[in-house]
Amino acid sequence: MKIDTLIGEHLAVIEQVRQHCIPSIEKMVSLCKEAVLNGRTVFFCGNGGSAADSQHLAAEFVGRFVKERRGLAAVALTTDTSILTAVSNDYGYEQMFSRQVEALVRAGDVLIGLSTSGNSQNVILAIHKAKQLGAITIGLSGGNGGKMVEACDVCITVPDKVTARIQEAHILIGHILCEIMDEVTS
Ligand SMILES: O=C(CO)[C@@H](O)[C@H](O)[C@H](O)[C@H](O)COP(=O)(O)O
Ligand SMILES: [Zn+2]
Repeated sequence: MKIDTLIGEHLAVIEQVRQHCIPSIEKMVSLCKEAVLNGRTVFFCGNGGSAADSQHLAAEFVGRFVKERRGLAAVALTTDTSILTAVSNDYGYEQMFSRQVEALVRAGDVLIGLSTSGNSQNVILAIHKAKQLGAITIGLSGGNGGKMVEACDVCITVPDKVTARIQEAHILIGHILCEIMDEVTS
């Protein structure tokens, strides 16, 4: 039955993450940990479902995940429709995140870009701009990682081709990050 097949595909992708992605997840966690303990901010961006994931994860930093702890500085660059429409309208859709990075990101901050293809140009330009400004750049991607592999300091590539399955793995990885951030900041 289709439902059983889809659950099986999900589990297979998560097993691939377990086998291949733990070292890069560890790097992401330790970079975020260091940045947050130094009073820096973690920024998130992505399109579609990855925009939703960006907001979801930023909310868990600022609010809480499981434990009671102080609020952690995080911003999703996907939420302000005035900025998003003005920048897209005046400069082009591809600049919608990089312009916000230019305005808000400082050296030592972290930018986490989420893209299942690893190739969304607005995310790639944001990563380039963040790097130029001295921020740490982390990619959550899929497939072969796309352009994110070259662009990011750390790229966590979920080795699958199906967007939905990759997104499901991304939110698991994001929750792992939140759970460990709970430990270090409580
Ligand atoms: O959520 C989904 C599919 O599950 C879609 O909204 C998906 O995020 C969009 O098609 C995105 O534009 C895909 O972009 P990306 O992951 O390749 O960067
Ligand atoms: Zn989706």
